[in-house]
Amino acid sequence: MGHSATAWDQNSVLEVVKDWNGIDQVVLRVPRGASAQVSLHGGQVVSWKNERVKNSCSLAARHELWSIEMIFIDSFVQAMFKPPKAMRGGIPICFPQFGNCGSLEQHGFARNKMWSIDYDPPPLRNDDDKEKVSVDLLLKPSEDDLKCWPHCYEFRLRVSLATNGVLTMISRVRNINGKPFSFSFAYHTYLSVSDIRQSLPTHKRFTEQGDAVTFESEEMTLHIRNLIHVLATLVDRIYLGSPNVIAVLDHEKKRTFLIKKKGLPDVVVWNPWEKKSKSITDLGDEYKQMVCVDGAVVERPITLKPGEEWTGRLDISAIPSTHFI
Ligand SMILES: O=P(O)(O)OC[C@H]1O[C@H](O)[C@H](O)[C@@H](O)[C@@H]1O
Repeated sequence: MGHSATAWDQNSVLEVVKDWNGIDQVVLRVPRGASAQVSLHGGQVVSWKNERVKNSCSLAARHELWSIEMIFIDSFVQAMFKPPKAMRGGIPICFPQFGNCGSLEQHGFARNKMWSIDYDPPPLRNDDDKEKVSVDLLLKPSEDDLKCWPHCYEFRLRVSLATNGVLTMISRVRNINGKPFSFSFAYHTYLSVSDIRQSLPTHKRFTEQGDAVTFESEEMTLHIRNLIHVLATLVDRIYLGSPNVIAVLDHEKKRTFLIKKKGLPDVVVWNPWEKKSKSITDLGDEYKQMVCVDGAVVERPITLKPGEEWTGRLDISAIPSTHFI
């Protein structure tokens, strides 16, 4: 089958369940308690529950902590979800177009399509051997799809959950066309964070280079407490050619998201903020507790010649932090 759980892991569970619309979702679980859920609608990760606090004394308490959702998705969002439109939240895949800079629908069509489980995926070079459970999904164009984007491709998505709770997404796009094609891409990652508006009244000024976004040599750091200033002024930013490690520091929740990306030069940071009431109708008040930090290819689309393949990888970990500088 198009999924694997390594022999070390007798308690790992990989099962397929139906969502409220009758669409299959693959549930990945590892023994220490982390889990992830991937919908065949859009190949979208719709849940990632991670171990948050170590060495908790009671088993019940541990279970509760492990049940904490790391990505943003709430009951209002779920209730509003009606295919073929993608669910707002989780990690939608934007392909073959990011945003509206092209002739296709916003963010391309991949997030609105039904994917299938890839039962026999070709081997993946450079996938590490860490203990994990994973599922492989596949998207290919239908006859109808070829009318709006006339390019034959195979899009393979592997979603893996490691025992330590790290969520990995590896996308492989192959050109099986007779001519080259180009595309842009994003893992539109909705992170669950503490209320981004909390400190607004007391902070009126924002100097980006001072504290909101810090670029170090190999790492880009977003402080959620300060990110509010970015959001209050510009809700939609693309950082071109950004570092491959992004740390999102949430001071209130004492949690750091560490996002590592490969093959994804750009980063998009987004929250609907004040636009919400005007244009975003499928999102409840919880939009205050989310921020999208996407690993993306925006500025320079990928061009694949016939037979070529592109790989874009994202690893996300959620690390409890007791101390922030
Ligand atoms: O509403 P959606 O199509 O899901 O897009 C949500 C947002 O995605 C990205 O962050 C874009 O940069 C935004 O401009 C867009 O508003």
